[in-house]
Amino acid sequence: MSSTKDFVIAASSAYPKADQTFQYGTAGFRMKADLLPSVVFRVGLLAALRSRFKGGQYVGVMITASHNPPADNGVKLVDPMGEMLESSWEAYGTKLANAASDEEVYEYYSQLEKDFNLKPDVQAQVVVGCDTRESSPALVDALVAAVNAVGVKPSDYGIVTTPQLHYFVRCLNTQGTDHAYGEPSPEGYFQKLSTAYNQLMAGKSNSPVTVDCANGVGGPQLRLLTKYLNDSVSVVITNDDTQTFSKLNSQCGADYVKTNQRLPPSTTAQPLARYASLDGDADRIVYYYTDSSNVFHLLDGDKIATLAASFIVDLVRASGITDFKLGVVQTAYANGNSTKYIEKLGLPVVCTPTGVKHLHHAALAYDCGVYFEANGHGTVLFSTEALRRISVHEPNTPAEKTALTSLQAVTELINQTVGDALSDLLLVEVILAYKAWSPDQWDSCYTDLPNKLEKAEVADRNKYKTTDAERKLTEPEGLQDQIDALVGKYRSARSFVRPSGTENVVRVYAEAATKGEAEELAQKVKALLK
Ligand SMILES: CC(=O)N[C@H]1[C@@H](OP(=O)(O)O)O[C@H](CO)[C@@H](O)[C@@H]1O
Ligand SMILES: [Mg+2]
Repeated sequence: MSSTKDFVIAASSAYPKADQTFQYGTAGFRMKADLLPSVVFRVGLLAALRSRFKGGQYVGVMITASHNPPADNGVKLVDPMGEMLESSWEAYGTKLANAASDEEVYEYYSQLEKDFNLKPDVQAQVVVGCDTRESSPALVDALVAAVNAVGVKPSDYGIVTTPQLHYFVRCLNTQGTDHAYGEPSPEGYFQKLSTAYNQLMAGKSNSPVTVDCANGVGGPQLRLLTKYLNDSVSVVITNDDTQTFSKLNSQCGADYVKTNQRLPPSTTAQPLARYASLDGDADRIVYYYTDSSNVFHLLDGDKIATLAASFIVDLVRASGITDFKLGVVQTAYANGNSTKYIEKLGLPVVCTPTGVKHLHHAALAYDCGVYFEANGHGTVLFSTEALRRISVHEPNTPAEKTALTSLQAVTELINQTVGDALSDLLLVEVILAYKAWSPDQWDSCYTDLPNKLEKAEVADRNKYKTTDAERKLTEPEGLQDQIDALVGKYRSARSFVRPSGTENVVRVYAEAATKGEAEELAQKVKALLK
């Protein structure tokens, strides 16, 4: 009779490893899709181990390369409550992915079984989802082959957004408990979001919003979602061709708009109308508009964070709830003026290293933690205790009752597992309708400092070491002093350099009083890296 060992080795041999070193980074493994089959196979084994380690709870596997080009793909694990994989396990993923032979793959797998004392009677449960890329179905097959080899039948959600998969995982693991998150199905997801949205928007309306879906999975999913929404806002969907694979993230999408700070070329913007762009797996969203002089204005993750934070603080106060701690979490890429604005609102604001897991973790310290990366990836977390207080709070006046009902709906509208472009879209639409704000009114809360993000190819990005939430370099020695000297020459300037966690590059960020100065500073700092 064949053993697990035989099964794993035989199955693994169908997915030979490319001659390459792999690393589980900020977004899992991400690279050219043709290098990935062996990696995904091995991630499947890791997912099964992780599930057993978690007592047989469901663990998710998402196959996507988000905003990256069509030829790329990637894979990452989702932990039981819908969070990113716990950091300490990333190294096991890296080691499995780099095992030199099929035998070594099995040896390391069984080593982890022993190290974590995983009992054979705890059955693993794995769910998988993927984005719309041409390479995705074959990678799902590799994942299924791995999980099957260790005797597990995974559930395949097919083509879904990354945040949907996070939502499903949390729903599956909380079913039947007092903190059940929802129905673990696309239908359940749409129901949950739309019920909250329709309640919040009852009697309200706003002008149409146009959503560029990056020709990715957000398009079809948003189309489905809109069927559940009342007609308070008409959602116009663009760039939703998922059949022409080469169009994914090409000249459109959140990353294009944020990086280039311009409209997708396919968009002819009506002045003061609202536009939004999602990224390829719909976990990021940015808004933008053109003013009456046709000048483009970006409303990025920082603007969404400040909008959400001020709205929620107002609702909490208006509900009569006191001693409620709301904080905002940002990264070094947050615009300096957004940070000042949050401080002026009297709210605590903290800075963490790049990568959602860091922000998410820091946001858990508050009753309500609002976290966003400037590029539009973020969400709002309510602590269990905060949710309990909101649910038992007794309003003293009809006005308090109204605010409290809205606050409760907001907690349902937000996908609290991870940043979710569709949920964030609905949240922004609700807030703008409540405030009766046009995009320029929203924009006028504070003025972004002009900024520039550059990337530099370097021989070895691992030579760059940072401290202070990545805002300062400790290595290579002396480089930070040179950066500081340059920054000192510009007005309202700030600049930092950090190694990317997802690409083999070093990123350079600069902001200054004028666009010209920000761009010049970025170029000069970049030149230091040569
Ligand atoms: C400047 C920037 O946008 N960095 C992105 C990018 O990380 P890097 O470590 O900078 O490559 O990809 C991450 C994963 O998607 C995302 O969390 C992060 O915000
Ligand atoms: Mg993404």
